[in-house]
Amino acid sequence: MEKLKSFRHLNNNIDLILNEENSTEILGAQAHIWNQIFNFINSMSLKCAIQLGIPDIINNHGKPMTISQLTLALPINRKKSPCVYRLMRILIHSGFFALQKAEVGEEGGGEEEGYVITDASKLLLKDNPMSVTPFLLAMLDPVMTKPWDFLSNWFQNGDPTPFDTANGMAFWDYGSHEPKLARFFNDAMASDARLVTSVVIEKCKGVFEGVESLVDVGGGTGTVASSIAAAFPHIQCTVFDLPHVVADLQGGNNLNFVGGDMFVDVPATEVVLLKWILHDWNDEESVKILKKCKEAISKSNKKGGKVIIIDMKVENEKDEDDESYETQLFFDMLMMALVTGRERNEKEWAKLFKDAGFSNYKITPILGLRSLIEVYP
Ligand SMILES: C[S@@+](CC[C@H](N)C(=O)[O-])C[C@H]1O[C@@H](n2cnc3c(N)ncnc32)[C@H](O)[C@@H]1O
Repeated sequence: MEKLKSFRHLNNNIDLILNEENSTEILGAQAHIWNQIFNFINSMSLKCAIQLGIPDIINNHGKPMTISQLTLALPINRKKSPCVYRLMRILIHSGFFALQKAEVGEEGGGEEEGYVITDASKLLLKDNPMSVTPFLLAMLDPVMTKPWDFLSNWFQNGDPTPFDTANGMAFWDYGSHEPKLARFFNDAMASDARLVTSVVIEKCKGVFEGVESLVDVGGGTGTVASSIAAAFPHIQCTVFDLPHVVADLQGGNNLNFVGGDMFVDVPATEVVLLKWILHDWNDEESVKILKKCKEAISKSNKKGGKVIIIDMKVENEKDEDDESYETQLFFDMLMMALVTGRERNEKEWAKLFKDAGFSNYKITPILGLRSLIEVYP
């Protein structure tokens, strides 16, 4: 009887909210929610394609690859063959593959459609020095996705980050406990560094003109600094990072590695590079890092020193196309889930520079979603 009552009550409520006029809106709202619920299927399908080596297999085929050719070339259980077409269909929809006419020969029956790679999947090929594959594998590793399950717990507890809640320690400490993740992460940073450095050296040579010394603070395994050292032999380059990151790394002519903590001291230098550093830290921590960089510049006793930052400048929603703005918001949420950082708009950047005692800055938006920001003492 009670059950019947509550069912009637529910039905009455539905009658109240669903009528002829608003049913289209309500069904549209339901479709929108479904789309948002299943957003993760795009990333997980892409991860699966990378793990099966699909972009490389199609690229190595050298011409449009039919579904039967692809299925045969894949390292899969044959019973799963009919599912390959479904995986490829969603990856075509998300822009990673396209279909073109393929010649399949007499016995194949003439002409059929075959898969080809796109600009996006070119950037996922194993041998592409700028491959985004290490970044994808690092970001979609279960250790990195687990914190998302703890986001609401974290809002209610006293932990510094959802990563701490999920994994029991801070993100920066995890690397020294889990070498596999540290390797994934460092490879991810290195492949991004190759892409960014080639653009900076190509489009912003002037930034390094007349510079004699540069310290890449949080420079990881040295990909950026070694490219700068090679392109500008007159610059003495130092990679400064946590001791366990630089422990086994060897320098060269105008490149050396120094272990330390940027919150304690940064080696004396004319120019400090901070690529993908300040977005890892909250405002208070970022001001501390910037103050240490300013001290390092004044210790060098050279005029014209500066900090070069490579990071995002979040745009106003109305200025940006939908996907770019959404990606910047994804990065901001990522910084909240993994570390104590955030992505910043111009006003927020300007406040950081002022609070750290810098006098001026210049933003050059040459790096897609990121910018090159020069900050002057
Ligand atoms: C997001 S990664 C960026 C790496 C590199 N700059 C790049 O963009 O390829 C951040 C780097 O900061 C380093 N790091 C974290 N805490 C640090 C500290 N207290 N002192 C020096 N480096 C630190 C990490 O080890 C890591 O290499």
